[in-house]
Amino acid sequence: MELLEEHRCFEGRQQRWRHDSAVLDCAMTFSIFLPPPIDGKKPPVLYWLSGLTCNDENFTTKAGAQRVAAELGIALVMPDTSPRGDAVADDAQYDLGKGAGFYLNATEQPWASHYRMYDYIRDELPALIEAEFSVSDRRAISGHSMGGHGALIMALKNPGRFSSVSAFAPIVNPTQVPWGQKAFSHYLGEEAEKWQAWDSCALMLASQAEDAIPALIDQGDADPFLAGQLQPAVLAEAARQKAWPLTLRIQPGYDHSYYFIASFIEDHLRFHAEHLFR
Ligand SMILES: N[C@@H](CCC(=O)N[C@@H](CS)C(=O)NCC(=O)O)C(=O)O
Repeated sequence: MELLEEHRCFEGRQQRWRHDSAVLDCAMTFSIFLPPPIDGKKPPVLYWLSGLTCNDENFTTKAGAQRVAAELGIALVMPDTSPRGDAVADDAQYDLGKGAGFYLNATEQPWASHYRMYDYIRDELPALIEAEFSVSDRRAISGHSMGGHGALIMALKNPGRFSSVSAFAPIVNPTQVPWGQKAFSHYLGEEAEKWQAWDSCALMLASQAEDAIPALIDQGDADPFLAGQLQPAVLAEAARQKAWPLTLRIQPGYDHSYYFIASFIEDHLRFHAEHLFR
């Protein structure tokens, strides 16, 4: 691993690292915020998954999460959103290829050789974080838009792995909306039945009551993608049917940007802290 950047931040450390990912078969960069130690205890980790066009720096530099993470004693890990490098397949449009990995394992070429973000986020990255940094194995997960979809499927597909999950403006039903349908048809093929394993609404409806974990979703009602791409109420209804403890908050006047995330990230950190430190 190579340390690319380090900054003191709210008495903790904000770092940026490059490492070779065996799962993705390319070099990857992630950011991490390490809070100042509280009572000598190893901090739990909140994984943050970003949206389309992002890398590890969008949340790190725009969300303003470090002050409250330092106060609560939560480490933040910000991975990239896709494999990277000249050898990795790409597309000219922003919603496919680099910056648009959709947190799944692609089965179709030319994507299948590198696009395995699900395995990277689920296995390789936490193993690396827990081996290389002084953190505990208590984990929570959150994300925005495509990353909200990523956080929700990670939680739904891996009972017991995360103590809580949250999302900002998540793509909850990718099999039914243009962003998801485009990505899934390229990465997974045209057989729509195979897409269900990567759709949080389908996963929620198939979930077991004993696997439920606390979930919080914030959605701005001035988000231009709300009606066409996001529709969080569909997941809220599935959660109601399965008695999942999911809170959906509609925030008046807020859009899809990091200004929206910055406005509510403190609530999400305090929500995760309640369950991480239980
Ligand atoms: N129309 C936008 C769609 C992409 C977009 O809104 N990306 C969101 C996530 S879905 C984002 O976080 N962008 C980066 C940023 O705001 O820092 C574009 O073409 O860039």
